[in-house]
Amino acid sequence: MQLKNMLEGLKYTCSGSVNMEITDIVYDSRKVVKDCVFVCLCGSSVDSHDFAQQAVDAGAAAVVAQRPVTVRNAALITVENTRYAMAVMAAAFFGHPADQIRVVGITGTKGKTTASYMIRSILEAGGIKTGLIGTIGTVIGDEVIQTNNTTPESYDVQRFLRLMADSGCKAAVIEASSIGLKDHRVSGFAFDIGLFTNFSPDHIGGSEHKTLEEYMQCKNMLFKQCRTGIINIDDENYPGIIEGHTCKIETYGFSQEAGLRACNEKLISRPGYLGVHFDLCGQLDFGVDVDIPGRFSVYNALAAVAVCRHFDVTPQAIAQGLNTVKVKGRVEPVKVPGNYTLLIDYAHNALSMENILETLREYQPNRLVCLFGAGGNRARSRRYEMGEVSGKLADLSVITADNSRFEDVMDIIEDIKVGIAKTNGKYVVIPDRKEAIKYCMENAQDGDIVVLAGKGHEDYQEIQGVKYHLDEREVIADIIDGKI
Ligand SMILES: CC(=O)N[C@H]1[C@@H](OP(=O)(O)OP(=O)(O)OC[C@H]2O[C@@H](n3ccc(=O)[nH]c3=O)[C@H](O)[C@@H]2O)O[C@H](CO)[C@@H](O)[C@@H]1O[C@H](C)C(=O)N[C@@H](C)C(=O)N[C@H](CCC(=O)O)C(=O)O
Ligand SMILES: Nc1ncnc2c1ncn2[C@@H]1O[C@H](COP(=O)(O)OP(=O)(O)OP(=O)(O)O)[C@@H](O)[C@H]1O
Repeated sequence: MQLKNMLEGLKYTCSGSVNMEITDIVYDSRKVVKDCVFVCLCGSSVDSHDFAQQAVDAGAAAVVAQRPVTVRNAALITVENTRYAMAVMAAAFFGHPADQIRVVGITGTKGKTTASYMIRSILEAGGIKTGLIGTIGTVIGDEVIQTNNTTPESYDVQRFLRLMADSGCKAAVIEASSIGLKDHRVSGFAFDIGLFTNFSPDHIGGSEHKTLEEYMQCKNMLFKQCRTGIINIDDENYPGIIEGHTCKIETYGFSQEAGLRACNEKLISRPGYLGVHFDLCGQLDFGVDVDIPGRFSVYNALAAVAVCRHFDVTPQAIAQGLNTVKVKGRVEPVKVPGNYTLLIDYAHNALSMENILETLREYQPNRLVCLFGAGGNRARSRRYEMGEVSGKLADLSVITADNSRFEDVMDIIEDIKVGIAKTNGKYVVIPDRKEAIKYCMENAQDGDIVVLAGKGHEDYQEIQGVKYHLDEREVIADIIDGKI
């Protein structure tokens, strides 16, 4: 593709010619291919403007920069923001795939992954092939492509949308994380629908957001970039989320003011099964069962229905989609011998943990046991809060390791204990996660609900920069088989 065509719609200055054929867009100097354009990005640890000449020497024909750099033997394009520029260029390079499929973006502190799977489940039940980009990876048909980030870099977002369009998808659902929005990973196109699930303090500190205000402002960006915004009106933060919106707004929630409402919520519990039933009221009027327990499942389901009613799907498809949805590691039941329930869940902050524990308590277990740890090199406040929540809401907390990253697991556990000490909660400390799971299974009593919180879909544990394989489903099977 001609470089000048890629730059259409962008403000830039250029030294050298933009009349040249470009083979690819590359944002990592180690992956340069001949005659590509290299985009310099300021990352958390590296500013790749420093690699501009190296990229040219390796074959790049042009460089896009946002600060002065000197390059020899290549065109130099200077823009205000290279991340935004890359998004616009990638959309053009991949032939504007978002014009060919309807794209739904989801933002919110919790529920993005679950709601995205629910939307896909409903649309596919209605015969609409739907792609997904999110925390669990990118899903196109039966293929799951692993990605590092909830919202990948814009180049990858556009590449995946192109693959989706070419493989017959008519819709795509993208989890638009606040960092993803801030870093322009989903810039360069308009979403058909933007969905807001909920907002609470998270992702503040470390290499994430500087302040709560910044976190909110980033979520707010989605509603300046979609045609219809669908909002959880029960969340008191929604005015800040839609401030300055440019889209049409619709609402959902339990509140009477919501356009699409949930009513007559009922918990469903059978041996080995926890779910929920509710009736849709307002814009739609029929009952649905959701195969994932609790009130937050009602919110996620309601959000999904509020989106899907904009597609050509029947009430039967909506009911079937919600009744069969499975989300890996989101309140996921694992079959075990014995009369207790074992669940794997991704709850890794206080809000999710509070939600999951309160939800499970409503199912009246004999004991509620919560196994969890906390991530290293992330906001420390999370650990105190998680400790306090589990201490308050679980009958027994089993404190263990999560992704310690570059921190000592015992330091993280000490922080968790500070939180738990504010409560009367009983706890045990077992730093080895496999041993901790074994302890939970060996000591489970009839009627207990045991939740393994934190790892969810992940199949690894990150310690000192190394990702060791750890899939909790396999660990459970090995414990049952006596291998652990
Ligand atoms: C802290 C952070 O934002 N890290 C992201 C960053 O990685 P990095 O820090 O390693 O980047 P860097 O090393 O500073 O490099 C900057 C640039 O220089 C380039 N480079 C680097 C070295 C070199 O020799 N040559 C070169 O060109 C890199 O390719 C990159 O483009 O850029 C990578 C590639 O795009 C991301 O995968 C990575 O996300 C990490 C995994 C991460 O944890 N990100 C978090 C903050 C995040 O984005 N989270 C949200 C989810 C939040 C939520 O749940 O709501 C997400 O969407 O995933
Ligand atoms: N609507 C909700 N409100 C509060 N908690 C929720 C909600 N939906 C799910 N949760 C809890 O949060 C966990 C993560 O859910 P999910 O993966 O759907 O959210 P997410 O927004 O994608 O999260 P993350 O950004 O952490 O990946 C679930 O396992 C569940 O415990």
